[in-house]
Amino acid sequence: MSIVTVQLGQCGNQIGYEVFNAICSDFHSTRGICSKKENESYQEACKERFFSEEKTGVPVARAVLVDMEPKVISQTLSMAARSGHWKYDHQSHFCQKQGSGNNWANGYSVHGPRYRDVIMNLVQKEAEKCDRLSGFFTVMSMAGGTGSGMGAYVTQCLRDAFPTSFILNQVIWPYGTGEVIVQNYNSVLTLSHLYQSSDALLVHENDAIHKICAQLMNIKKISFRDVNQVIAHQLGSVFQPTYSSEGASQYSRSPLGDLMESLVPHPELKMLGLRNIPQMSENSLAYSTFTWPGLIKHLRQMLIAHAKMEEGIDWQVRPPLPGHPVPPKASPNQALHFNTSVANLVVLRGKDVQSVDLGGFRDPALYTSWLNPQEAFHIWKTPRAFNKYEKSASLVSNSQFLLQLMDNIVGKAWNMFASKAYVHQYTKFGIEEEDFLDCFTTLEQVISSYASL
Ligand SMILES: Nc1nc2c(ncn2[C@@H]2O[C@H](COP(=O)(O)OP(=O)(O)OP(=O)(O)O)[C@@H](O)[C@H]2O)c(=O)[nH]1
Repeated sequence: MSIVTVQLGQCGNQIGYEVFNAICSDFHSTRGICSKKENESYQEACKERFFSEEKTGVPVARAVLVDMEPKVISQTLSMAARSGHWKYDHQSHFCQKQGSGNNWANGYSVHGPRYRDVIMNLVQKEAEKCDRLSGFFTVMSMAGGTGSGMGAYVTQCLRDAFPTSFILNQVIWPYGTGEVIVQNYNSVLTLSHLYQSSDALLVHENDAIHKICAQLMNIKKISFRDVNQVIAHQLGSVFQPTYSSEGASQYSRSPLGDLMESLVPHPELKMLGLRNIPQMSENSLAYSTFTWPGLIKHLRQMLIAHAKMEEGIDWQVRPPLPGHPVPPKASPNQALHFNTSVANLVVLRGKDVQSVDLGGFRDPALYTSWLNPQEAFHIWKTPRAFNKYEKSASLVSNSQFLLQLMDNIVGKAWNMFASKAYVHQYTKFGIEEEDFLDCFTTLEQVISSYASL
């Protein structure tokens, strides 16, 4: 089954490009370390998922590119074409002359409805190219105008036009030290709107990825390109083909469906985070060896101690012991100690995946009490290595990981709203104070659901 990617705004287009690039470079990777037959069925599944075939033989990304200004889209199209390995369909993009000026309301209430038909036509055409459509993967920032405002609007349109397809939104959490004064408003509006129409939100924080670039990749002057490559690597490590059940003889046909089934047991809880291990520069990789028990031990501790990377993990954090009093429920504004999960999915790739012991992730103490741990934990695997990593593991988790950040952003936005700062810029484009209040209520509810796990 295929996935149609919808890239929105500067951020969404720049990341979308890196995702296809990472997938394509993994496709051609010669370090697959598996049988020829295995490699061929992996490549076959990858192609069906992300690319359609052109007469020339160059794979064409199953994607629609949307922005309100032309610069990033034209750069993105030409970078892909220059790669020689894959390209975008040059009919499958839409842009105008001027962006949304970081105004969410402008993207959502003006540009969205105005260009709805033309954008949805492009999406429809892309969907029709798929023999079987698994769903949509939208990529956008949370804090801008076009990507986030229009992205929220387009997601609603996707939900209306394709009621039975899955929608996964990849959203980029802005840097904490604000780039734009209204980023907290935009973020609150984006999250609360997506919560109504998306099946799940997969969140990457710019601050966390920036740290990975500095500390694990040893990059000195970090650009968006570096950050985006790490995000793309993480996404590829989950969405490239895998066997999604024990003894399966075929690569999973419905990646988005399987993901939702594994990780979203309740519509109120659909915030997903992603961690991976190992992650390092190519130079260091050449001198490193890894064991599965070591990788899995780190990944589990990253989960429970709420660490975004393998460096600096707090090893003191432990799950509550059975029979001991349950620690007080996390308060969203308290430093989070033990990170309780709703559901986890571990994706293993490479050498000896069959022998990996993941018993530590089945521990009922990791999960909220109303879920059966057997149903809360899933494993996807393939003996095909990912990119240059002989062994690698990724973890997608639905847990309390965003609780504090969400509470923070909602609190800051609320303080600004209470003094009516900048609200007129939104009402000017049809987002009223009532709409803000509804969004605050939606997110307070989400925060409270995660806090009470
Ligand atoms: N990781 C990452 N974040 C980005 C990138 N470009 C922008 N951002 C983040 O996205 C937010 C701004 O959104 P943009 O995508 O630039 O804006 P836009 O959606 O095009 O909206 P307008 O400029 O208002 O039309 C900020 O939080 C930036 O940190 C990128 O290439 N990678």
